[in-house]
Amino acid sequence: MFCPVTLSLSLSLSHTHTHTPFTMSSAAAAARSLRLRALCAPPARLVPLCSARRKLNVQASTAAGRLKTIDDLPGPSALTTVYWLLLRGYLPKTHLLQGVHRSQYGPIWRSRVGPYDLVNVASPDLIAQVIQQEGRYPVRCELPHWKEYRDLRGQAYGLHVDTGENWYRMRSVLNPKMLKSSEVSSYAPIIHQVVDDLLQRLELLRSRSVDGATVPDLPSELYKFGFEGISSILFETRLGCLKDEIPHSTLRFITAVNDMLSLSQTVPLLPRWSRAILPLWRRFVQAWDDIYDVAQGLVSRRIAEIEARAQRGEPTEGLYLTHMLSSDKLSRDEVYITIAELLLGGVDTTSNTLSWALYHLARDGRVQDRLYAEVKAACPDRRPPTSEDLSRMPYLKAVIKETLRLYPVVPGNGRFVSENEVILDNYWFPKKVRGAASRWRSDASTCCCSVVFLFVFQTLFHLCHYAASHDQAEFEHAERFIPERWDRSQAPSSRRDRPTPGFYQHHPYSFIPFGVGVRACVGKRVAEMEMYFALSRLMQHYQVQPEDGAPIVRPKFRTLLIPEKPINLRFLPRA
Ligand code: HEM
Repeated sequence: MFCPVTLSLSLSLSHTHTHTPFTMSSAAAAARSLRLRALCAPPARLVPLCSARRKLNVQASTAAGRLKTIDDLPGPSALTTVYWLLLRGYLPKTHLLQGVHRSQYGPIWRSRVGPYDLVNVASPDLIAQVIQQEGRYPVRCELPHWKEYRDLRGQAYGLHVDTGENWYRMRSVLNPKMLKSSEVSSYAPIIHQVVDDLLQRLELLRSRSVDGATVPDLPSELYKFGFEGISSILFETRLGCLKDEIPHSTLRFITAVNDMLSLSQTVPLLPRWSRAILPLWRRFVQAWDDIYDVAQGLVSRRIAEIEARAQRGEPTEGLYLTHMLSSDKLSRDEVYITIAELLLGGVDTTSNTLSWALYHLARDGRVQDRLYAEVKAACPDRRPPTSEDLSRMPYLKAVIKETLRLYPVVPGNGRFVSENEVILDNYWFPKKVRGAASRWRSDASTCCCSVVFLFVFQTLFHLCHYAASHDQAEFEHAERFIPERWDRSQAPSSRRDRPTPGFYQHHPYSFIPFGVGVRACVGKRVAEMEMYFALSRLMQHYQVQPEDGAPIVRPKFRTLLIPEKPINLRFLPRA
């Protein structure tokens, strides 16, 4: 879920072209535009074939009757982007730049940022068109620095880095245990134990606060909840992250993840020679070593327990890790890296979403009262909800959806489309092309020379789903927190057969916080269950309020969309 496309928009200000379609010298860069035009001009027969195959509403309407190419796209120059990021201050809020550029250039534009040459798409219809053409084994983005680290240590690539059939094989092991509702429901008891710990932890923090009610820096507490939640599922055991004394390995992991994520923004932009001078690459490697070490340690500990049980003749069936280990489709190395990546993907995401949800509930008594009433009716006497109870809590789900609409933790996604040509509206993008091209240079005398370049060209699409989910045309009062918009039972259309576009209805691709298609988030169901259980039980026990004079908190982009400042909330016990 870490999308360097979005990362790059915030930090790639100057860099050699490690990632551009062509691997070539700077002299060659000058000739790029010309060659691209030649490369991209679609053969006339391709157009009807592609459009028929994909059943897309493609209109080839350029004057010449040909589709346009990447070079015809509008968009900011590299310098203009620097201006927006640095002088206009959009560096920590690149998610907002999506909307700014969409209003300047329309729903599709090109931007060249550092090493990236992007085709940005910011309307639900265009996003849908990219996804429909993404091919059998979609690639989000290349993560060359992650890959380099894995090569350095001889590790397996893992979900984020791997592609093609290898990636597909890993997903085929994980999907059934992660995305099937019946399987995910079996994690309910252990998640409830983790929520019990969270409630105890909040009680402790309240009792320590000056006013006996405030929990300072809620996101960092929810981070521990997220870590404990996902590890309890993966390792089928409790780590104790919500205790006062956090295990050393947990602290090490948390620090390493923070380092790795922030260094992931800069490391790919630095030339290799700088590694001898700057410590950043070394720190990046160290951070990954720590993440891997912790994951490997936890897995090994669990394996030893399982083996001991087997020797005693006790049953060994477990939830997640046991399933992965018993599958003969994954090597031990792949298990280690998969566990590391699931831990990595499963912590900040749920914790930040929960923080934002509580932030809004605290500020909107009406929404909080309605949510509490729903939870109380479905689960009287503070009974912890079961998975079945959740189906009677549409407003709870609406609150989470509305939170993810306003604050999609991953505000932009990427797709390298390399298997097929792609057609978006009137534009044609070639499939991955490897080859050589030559440029002729002639001088005043008659002698000429040919320079041959090797290149690989593939189009990197940046799916601007922050802009899509904040689009006023799709979501009326788009900047306001209105969970009711997800309540279809309230939709006028369902009563009077008169749809209200923009409020109760929206394009399905205008809201894709978990991504979409076969490469979409593998942790979606687990994340939803954790958030539903935690939020409903917090409502059963507490009324949340902002501190007196609490400031408005806005999101900032730091690899993920996170609160720009700590969120402190008052938790008042319900009678
Ligand atoms: C609010 C919670 C979460 C959000 C909003 C979220 C969002 C995303 C997004 C947008 C993607 C990219 C999907 C795509 O390319 O189409 C993704 C991928 C991924 N997520 Fe999540 N995620 C969440 C929770 C989790 C959890 C709990 C886990 C672990 C259990 C997890 C693990 C992953 C992994 C491993 C991938 C990469 C999948 C692949 O490339 O095959 N995520 N997530």
